[in-house]
Amino acid sequence: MSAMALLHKPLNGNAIAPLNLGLALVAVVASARPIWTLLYGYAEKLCLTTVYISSEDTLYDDVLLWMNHHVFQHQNFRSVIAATSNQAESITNPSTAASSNSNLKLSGTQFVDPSQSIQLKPFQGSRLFVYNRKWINFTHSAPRTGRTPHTMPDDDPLPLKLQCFSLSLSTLHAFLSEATLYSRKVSLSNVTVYRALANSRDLVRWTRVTSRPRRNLATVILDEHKKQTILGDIREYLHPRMKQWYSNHGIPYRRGYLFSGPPGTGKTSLASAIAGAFGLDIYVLSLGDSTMTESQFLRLFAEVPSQCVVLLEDIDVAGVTVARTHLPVGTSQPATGTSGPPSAGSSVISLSVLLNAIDGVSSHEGRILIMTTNAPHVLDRALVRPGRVDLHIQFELPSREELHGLFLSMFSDMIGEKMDASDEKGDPVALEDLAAQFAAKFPERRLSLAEAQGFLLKYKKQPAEACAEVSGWIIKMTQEEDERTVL
Ligand SMILES: Nc1ncnc2c1ncn2[C@@H]1O[C@H](COP(=O)(O)OP(=O)(O)OP(=O)(O)O)[C@@H](O)[C@H]1O
Repeated sequence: MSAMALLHKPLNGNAIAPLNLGLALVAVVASARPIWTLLYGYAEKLCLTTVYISSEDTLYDDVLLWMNHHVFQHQNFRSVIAATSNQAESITNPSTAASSNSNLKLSGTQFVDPSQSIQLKPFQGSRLFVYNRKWINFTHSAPRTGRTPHTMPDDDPLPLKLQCFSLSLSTLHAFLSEATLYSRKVSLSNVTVYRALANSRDLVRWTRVTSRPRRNLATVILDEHKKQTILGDIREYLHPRMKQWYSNHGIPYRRGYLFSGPPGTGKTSLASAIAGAFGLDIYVLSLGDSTMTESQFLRLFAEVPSQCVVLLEDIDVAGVTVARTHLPVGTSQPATGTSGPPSAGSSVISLSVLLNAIDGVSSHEGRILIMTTNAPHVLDRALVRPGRVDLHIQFELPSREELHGLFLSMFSDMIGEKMDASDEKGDPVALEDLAAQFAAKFPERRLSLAEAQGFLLKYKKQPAEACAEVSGWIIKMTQEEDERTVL
């Protein structure tokens, strides 16, 4: 029988019954949807409390972290979001992070294990869970950057929604407090680094770029006296009674440090280790960033929390030319005398704006300001006067003794392993011996620790080879440097 014939064949009673049943089911399901939506809407209004969270608020990361460690941890999702670790570290399990770190960290350098650099974020959707004997519905949708808490939730949903079957917000409030506390506890073992980045709407905001395990201060190679001086100074400054002392004496409660020295000598490393030692986050602003306007700079500076390290990099590029020094606040173009966009490596931040940010009304009490420069001699005296710079730490190119220390710390985890083909035991004495030979081949204070570390990284498990090859590398590096100087 043809299909046309089938279509025209009248249906008998037996065929019509299931068809009617199917149609009835479809009708029930179709009408149930709006009924459910209606009922849920009523329930939402009558007995649910709701909290929306913007992806730009720190609570967003805090809640995701809490959910990941308490609700999603043991669930095997078939639908997840994969993200590289610098975007997703905030939801990394601290225990996993700690164990991976023990294998990968060497002299403060983070070696990335590819399996650890990819994180799986929780699925997008809803999940009911119990908190303090109350049901909470967690809904996570794709975050859209640029949303603010003032956006109307119905028109333009914020990515995180928490709903509780309760007439008061107290449960959700308690939950958010716990998520924040939990996140702080996790971050105590990490240093979180924030940088000023533009979002999809070109709005420059502080963005959490990474959260890495604290760097041990012992891994920063620096004259012990200088190290202890700055540590003692910060310890005293952060003492709980100090704030009152500053207030009693009418002195603004803030402290500034200048780290100067050639590139790759450990200025940033020390700032990071200090943040870790005192359990603070780091907010990094580079004055070499020629895309940042003065108003953005002032706003970002005003937005840093009171207890943190603010790292101002490359301050020698700030307003060192006379024309830039006199730019009106809030503009990024020179007033007179100069024109056009700033050249690469120069800053649009004038000295007056920088000084304003450091000690103006917007400055925050309790913060530690660390400024770094490769050229301390070009700095305006106003910038480095006491009150803005309370301690100046000079970093130098390393001595042989410091290179010796670098070699030991790079290979210290090899004690007990074979160090070359002829070495049977891999004992500490052999490593000491190699370190002494390695350091003796360097000219005093000529190449930076960053350069020496870069060389050693090519020989991670081969200290003897590193020692044998270093002479040729030193000749090449110093020749290149001489050529650059002549040019
Ligand atoms: N004094 C040091 N102790 C330990 N590691 C160092 C030291 N100096 C440099 N390094 C290593 O070299 C790399 C670069 O160091 P770092 O960024 O701290 O240098 P820097 O002085 O801030 O350089 P720049 O002036 O170019 O910003 C890092 O990986 C760091 O581990």
